[in-house]
Amino acid sequence: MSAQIIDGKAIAAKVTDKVAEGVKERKDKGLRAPGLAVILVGGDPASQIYVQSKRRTCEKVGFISKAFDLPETTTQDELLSLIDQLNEDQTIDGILVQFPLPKALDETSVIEQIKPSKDVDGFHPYNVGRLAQRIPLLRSCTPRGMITMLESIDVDLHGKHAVVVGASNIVGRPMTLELLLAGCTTTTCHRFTTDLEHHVRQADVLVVARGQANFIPGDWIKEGAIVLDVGINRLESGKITGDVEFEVAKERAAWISPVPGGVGPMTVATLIENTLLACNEYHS
Ligand SMILES: NC(=O)C1=CN([C@@H]2O[C@H](COP(=O)(O)OP(=O)(O)OC[C@H]3O[C@@H](n4cnc5c(N)ncnc54)[C@H](OP(=O)(O)O)[C@@H]3O)[C@@H](O)[C@H]2O)C=CC1
Ligand SMILES: Nc1nc(=O)c2c([nH]1)NC[C@@H]1CN(c3ccc(C(=O)N[C@@H](CCC(=O)O)C(=O)O)cc3)C=[N+]21
Repeated sequence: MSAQIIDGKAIAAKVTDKVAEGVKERKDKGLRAPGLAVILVGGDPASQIYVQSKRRTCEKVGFISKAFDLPETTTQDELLSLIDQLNEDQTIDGILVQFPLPKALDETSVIEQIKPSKDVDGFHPYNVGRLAQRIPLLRSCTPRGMITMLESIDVDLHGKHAVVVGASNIVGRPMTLELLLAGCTTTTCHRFTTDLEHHVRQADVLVVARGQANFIPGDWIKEGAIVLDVGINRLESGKITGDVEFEVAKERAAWISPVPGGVGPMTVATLIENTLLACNEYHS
């Protein structure tokens, strides 16, 4: 049987509609609109596309979006002092610094400079630590977006074996924490994992965040599994594809998210959701 598709684009549209309602409620009460600062350093073409999409969504829901396009030659001190200024700015609820940064800049200290209440990416060690201790506040957008996808298909996650392929700070690791919080038994795979196939075959819920097209052969998927594909890989043809061999996997899975139109749009929607939350809970 062919899997049902988890339509990230449609779920994301629902999330952003709800945020737009939340913004309208604030405006009706005479409160200011939420503000998001999006900082892009250098001219990486993929980053430019993502940043544009974030800014467009901000405007659609009625946020104030402030764009900071800084040159490739920006120094660490200049970037940190812009963040300091935005940390103090009463009209800004969220600060997003698009990654990757040019090589001369240190991502860790940039993340740590952002006030945790404005860390709408959910990358700050304070926010990741809150999630690790089961008291989440602002949650990393891609993992949190995937939990919203799982909620939308109404599956009981308690006791399910979830396998996450990839252990990066921004996707794999926080996704393992999210799934643990949701009641799954979790396995995290990374470059030192031996016998990846064995682990993937056990997965009731499989999340793949590796960054290599067709990294997971479709016949590894457990019958009836739920598959979330985070990978964004641009093929020579210009088409984008995920990390899972989709056409074969969809014949085994019960649910599967496509690329494009799966996890990607949920990342942006969750960023918008986090910004409204930061505005309502911390800065009003
Ligand atoms: N849809 C969306 O919204 C988003 C999509 N992405 C996409 O997701 C993908 C992953 O992104 P990101 O997490 O940032 O990437 P990273 O490159 O930071 O992480 C890749 C992970 O894969 C692991 N890995 C490497 N080799 C193997 C192996 N042989 N077996 C198992 N695991 C392995 C690495 O392990 P180790 O930790 O040991 O190095 C690492 O944890 C990319 O395609 C990216 O473009 C990313 C963010 C958001
Ligand atoms: N500070 C920071 N926060 C991030 O959240 C962040 C980042 N840096 N750096 C890069 C990664 C990647 N990322 C994506 C977001 C949306 C799509 C997305 O919407 N993709 C569309 C397709 C877009 C296309 O066609 O290229 C889709 O999957 O349907 C993809 C990838 C956020 N990231």
